[in-house]
Amino acid sequence: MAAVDGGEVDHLAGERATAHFDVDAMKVAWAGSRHAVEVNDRMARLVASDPVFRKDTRTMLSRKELFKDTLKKAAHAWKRIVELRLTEEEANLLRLYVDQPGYVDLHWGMFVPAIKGQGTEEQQKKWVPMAYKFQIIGCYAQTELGHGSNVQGLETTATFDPNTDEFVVHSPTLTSSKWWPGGLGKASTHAVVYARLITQGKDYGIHGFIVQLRSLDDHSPLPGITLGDIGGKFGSGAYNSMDNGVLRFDHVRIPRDQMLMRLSQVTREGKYVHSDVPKQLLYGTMVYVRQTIVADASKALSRAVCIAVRYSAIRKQFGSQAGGPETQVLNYKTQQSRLFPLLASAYAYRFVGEWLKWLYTDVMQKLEAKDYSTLPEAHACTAGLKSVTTSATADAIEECRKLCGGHGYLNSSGLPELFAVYVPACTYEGDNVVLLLQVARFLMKTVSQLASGKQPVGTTAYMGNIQYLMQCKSAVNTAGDWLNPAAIKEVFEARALRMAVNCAQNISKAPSQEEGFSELSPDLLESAVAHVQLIIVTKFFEKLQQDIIGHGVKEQLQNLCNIYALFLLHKHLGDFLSTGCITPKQGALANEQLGRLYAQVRPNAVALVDAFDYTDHYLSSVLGRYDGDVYPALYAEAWKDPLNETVIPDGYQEHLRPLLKQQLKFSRL
Ligand SMILES: CCCCCCCCCCCCCCCCCCCCC/C=C/C(=O)SCCNC(=O)CCNC(=O)[C@H](O)C(C)(C)COP(=O)(O)OP(=O)(O)OC[C@H]1O[C@@H](n2cnc3c(N)ncnc32)[C@H](O)[C@@H]1OP(=O)(O)O
Ligand SMILES: Cc1cc2nc3c(=O)[nH]c(=O)nc-3n(C[C@H](O)[C@H](O)[C@H](O)COP(=O)(O)OP(=O)(O)OC[C@H]3O[C@@H](n4cnc5c(N)ncnc54)[C@H](O)[C@@H]3O)c2cc1C
Repeated sequence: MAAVDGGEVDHLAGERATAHFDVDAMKVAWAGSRHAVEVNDRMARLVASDPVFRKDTRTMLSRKELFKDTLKKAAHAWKRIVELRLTEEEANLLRLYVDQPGYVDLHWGMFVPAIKGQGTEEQQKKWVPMAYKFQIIGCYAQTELGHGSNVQGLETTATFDPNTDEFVVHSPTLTSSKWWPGGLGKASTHAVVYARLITQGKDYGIHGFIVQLRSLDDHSPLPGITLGDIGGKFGSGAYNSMDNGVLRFDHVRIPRDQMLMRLSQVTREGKYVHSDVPKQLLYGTMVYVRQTIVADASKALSRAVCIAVRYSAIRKQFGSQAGGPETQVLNYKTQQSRLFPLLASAYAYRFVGEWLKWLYTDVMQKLEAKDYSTLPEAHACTAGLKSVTTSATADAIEECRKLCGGHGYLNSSGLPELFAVYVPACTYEGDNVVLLLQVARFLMKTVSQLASGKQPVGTTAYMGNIQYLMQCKSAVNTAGDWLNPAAIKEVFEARALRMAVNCAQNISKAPSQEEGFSELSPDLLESAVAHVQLIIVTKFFEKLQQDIIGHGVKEQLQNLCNIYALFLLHKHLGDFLSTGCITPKQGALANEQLGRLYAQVRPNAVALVDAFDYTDHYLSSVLGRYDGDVYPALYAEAWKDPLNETVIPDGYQEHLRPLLKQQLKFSRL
């Protein structure tokens, strides 16, 4: 089904006619199943057809108007969810297509998962039903003014008082103020607060506590609690719909049973007891969210690419001979070499996100059975993939803006707001550099265990092939040889392993492991990126092994997979050359093959973005309209700006007229 919201003429029909594959079948490959296509489509249309979910004037609203609009949309969404008895899958998609960050994200995305992951069964029974009915609204209050990345450095205290069987939650310094939690500023009634647990005079480090913040009667802050919003953020609209907040405690008392006690407990007498589970499970909510952020990266990236591809097919510049038509900018090789790798990345992230969801579910099942062996790999994969996909997506959205020329800079292109709302993903849920260093730590540990004969498993299994990978030389001889998945995988594995081993060897020369790690950290980052890129390439190849149905679909995905891999090879040529994985000649052949692949994608480009199945409402871009009728839409959009409400601007009488009528002159004139 086409995703037009109302257009009459299809200006992109010619582009759609050149596609060599079945777009409906590609929609299934993209969404994961026919069922997923159907539900996505239904929820997207439900949102697009509801006037409450309009967002075309969002960037023109004041902060207060925007926040109120968010409250309205969230309440209306919930009403529709209940009225229509939507399933959890449908409700999540409804939230996606409403497309406005708000307190519900933290309530469902972090508060509820934190209680489910770290609360005892009894605690879950008490709190989860209230949260599910929205009798309480919760947020995730971890970060402080002075401490974000370093969770162990948090300062808020929760001191057990055995006399009253309570914890006293306190912010001892300005820097211990909770700072950033979404939904905290104005909406939440409760929070999961991370604080240092102190009992019997001893500090047991960071633990989670459920704390009520606001009255359930009139929403005013409870005694001892100072609350507010931390202020406007980057861009118009965008993340300003979220009430990221500040919170201070002045000796606030909570019952002992509001400490989340699945991982460790404090007894009535104040004795600290730790269960036999790894203490890292305290970070479980972050692992869960990092995994969802990877899936979201493909959404944001595909959205930007959809806008840029459609507009590039409409936009014409130069090339006209004797008054003939100008050239579609999509035909320029430079435009293709900038845009098609991003299109390929969107598909790559979609499939690796799918795989990561599987990995996460698998690890959770193992944890239930008290098998904690895959936890380090789950941490490394979620941290690494979150980092690589969000950084690349943020850069790609900005590149798409440039690919749309001047019009890409207009709010009505949808790209500035998309960038502004997306870019904090590089920071929240773990700064990308900090997370990549966690991956590097995991890699260094794996390399060090190779010597003892321990066989690495999962995504590091390739390291077990160390004898071969450290000395192999690519056999690629022609550009076409780069279409062989084995040839690509081999050089990506060799590059990742050699970079990791080089780092490990250099660290071992340092006075201490810690000093070596710190000194080598820029190289370690690159090593972690190489490992994560290998995972993404491998999972794309594995996807191609699955049963992919529909005329021409597999061929298109093969092209995109090769583009993704060879584009990375070209971009990181220095890594592949300096580690001796390929020769300069082989690098040049990869680039030659890349050019051929771009030519194959060109006639399919518009259809490949149609397969994302986005409505015009979701894209919210005059440049990315399904019907391609860009110019009338751009023209009409300009007149909606509040500045055009009057012909003569406000301020003319006070400031422009006196200036124009002034008698004062520059003395030199
Ligand atoms: C019926 C229902 C209907 C529902 C309808 C509703 C409709 C609406 C639905 C809406 C749903 C929306 C969902 C949206 C999703 C959410 C949106 C997201 C919005 C984002 C908001 C942002 C939130 C935040 O930012 S929260 C704060 C995040 N903070 C961080 O990430 C901090 C980063 N820092 C750290 O994680 C740590 O400090 C770290 C890891 C850097 C260092 O920790 P450390 O303790 O100092 O550890 P270290 O010494 O380095 O390592 C020790 C050891 O531990 C291992 N380790 C570390 N972390 C983990 C981990 N997470 N898991 C496992 N293991 C870990 C580490 O590897 C070391 O191991 P060894 O080397 O073996 O010792
Ligand atoms: C939009 C948004 C929403 C958020 N929502 C929430 C929320 O709901 N709940 C919540 O608790 N928090 C939230 N946060 C906070 C967020 O999790 C933190 O900002 C994030 O974890 C980064 O921490 P930081 O701000 O301390 O950065 P810092 O750690 O201060 O980073 C500053 C710089 O130092 C570098 N750096 C830091 N440590 C190292 C190191 N060890 N080695 C090398 N370089 C390093 C970083 O790479 C970065 O360049 C949110 C943040 C944003 C922007």
